[in-house]
Order: sequence, then C-alpha cells, then structure tokens
Amino acid sequence: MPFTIAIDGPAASGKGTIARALSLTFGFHHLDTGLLYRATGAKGGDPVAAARGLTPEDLARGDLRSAEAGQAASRVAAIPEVRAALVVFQREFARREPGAVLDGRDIGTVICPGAEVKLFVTASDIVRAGRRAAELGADPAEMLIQLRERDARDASREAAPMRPAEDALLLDTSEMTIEAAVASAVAAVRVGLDRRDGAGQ
Ligand SMILES: Nc1ncnc2c1ncn2[C@@H]1O[C@H](COP(=O)(O)OP(=O)(O)O)[C@@H](O)[C@H]1O
Ligand SMILES: Nc1ccn([C@@H]2O[C@H](COP(=O)(O)OP(=O)(O)O)[C@@H](O)[C@H]2O)c(=O)n1
Repeated sequence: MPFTIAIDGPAASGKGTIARALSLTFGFHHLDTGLLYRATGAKGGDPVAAARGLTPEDLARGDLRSAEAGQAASRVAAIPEVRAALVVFQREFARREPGAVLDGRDIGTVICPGAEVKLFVTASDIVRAGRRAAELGADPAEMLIQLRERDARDASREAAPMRPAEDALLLDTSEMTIEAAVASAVAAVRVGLDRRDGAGQ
C-alpha cells in the first residue's frame, strides 16, 4: 500500500525543506505542487489552457522560484478551473509506491484528504519573510509585504483555501532550526508508518 504525506502551510514556512528531507529519509517520491501553479502563472495567456497543457519543460523553467512567479502563481491558483486541471496528476502522484510527499496549500484538505500523515508547517510572517529574503537576496521589508498579500489571497479564496486539515499536526518552525523541524517531521512520519504497519498485521 502506498503511503502519502501531505504538507501544507503558508509561503516560506519550510514545507519544501521538510518535504525533501522526508523524501530522502524514507525513499519516497516528492512533488512540490507549488511549482504547478508557478509554471501555470509563468506561461501567460489563458491560465486554464496553461494549466491543462503543462509539460515537463514548463516545470523545469529557471525563473519559477522568483517572488514575481510566486505572486503570479497565487493569482492563477484562485481560479477553480486551473485547480481542477491539476487534480488528477497530483492524486496519481500521491499513490506512487512506496510512498509520496506532496507539499502545497490544499494537500491535506482537498488533494489527499486520506493521507496517512498530514503536517501544517507555519512560522511567523516576519521570520518567513526574513528566510525568503535571504534565499532570494531580496529586501526583507518588501518580502514581508509580498508574503502577507499572497497568504491573504491564498487563505481567503473560495477554491481550496489554505487551511490546516482537522487532523493535521501543526509545526511552528519560527524558533526551530532546520534540523529540529526535520526531526519533528521524521518522528511524526515514523508514528504514521508504525500505525499503518500495526493495522496491517
Ligand atoms: N527551520 C528553519 N530555520 C531556518 N531556515 C529555514 C527553516 N526551514 C526552512 N528554512 C529556509 O527558509 C527558506 C524557505 O524554506 P522552504 O522550505 O523553501 O519553504 P516553503 O517550501 O514553505 O516555501 C529556505 O531558504 C530554507 O532553507
Ligand atoms: N497546492 C498548492 C500549492 C501552491 N498553491 C499556490 O501557488 C503559490 C506558490 O506556491 P509555493 O508553494 O511554490 O510557494 P512558497 O510557499 O514556496 O513561497 C501559492 O502562493 C498558492 O497560491 C496553491 O494554491 N495550492
């Protein structure tokens, strides 16, 4: 049986860092679902057609990590038909053997409500803006304005708004090192794996 880990949370909270570490630790596949929205926004033109026609080359573009691509992603991500076009690919990915880690905004609530482990990763907006500014070489104050705008849009949209699933474990990394945050996530996944293995016996 495949094992699915859903990781959601606001911008620059550490989702991708944790997801990559879990995929390495457990040998699971990893999908950064934000890239699907970033690539859709970066294509330009009709966003619904862009989402329906996404190719591996679109996802490999070098400019998808920029702050501008993040803002464009958040705008197209509010369109229900864009989200609908990306559901099947994500759900199929989530069932890959031996397991999969998906990170985004609606993984635990909409894409994989039955995921074996769900984490909602947060950090204060000032900490997140500082981390993203350091990563991109940008101004922290400007980054804070952008992250707040994007988080507000992501949380208030009607289609699959960003929110923790009821059964998600909340992980506030504001005062955690990467190592500590990863260790907490690894421990949560071990509990989930033990539960699955126990139930299967
Ligand atoms: N616990 C942490 N402490 C310090 N820096 C972190 C921590 N978690 C992530 N980072 C750094 O913050 C930035 C954003 O992390 P990332 O995993 O890309 O977030 P997300 O996927 O949620 O946008 C990266 O530069 C990453 O190295
Ligand atoms: N599952 C997802 C993933 C991303 N997104 C959207 O895509 C944008 C970019 O996501 P991302 O995960 O790459 O952004 P960061 O958290 O890395 O800054 C988000 O602001 C959301 O608007 C979404 O709506 N649903």
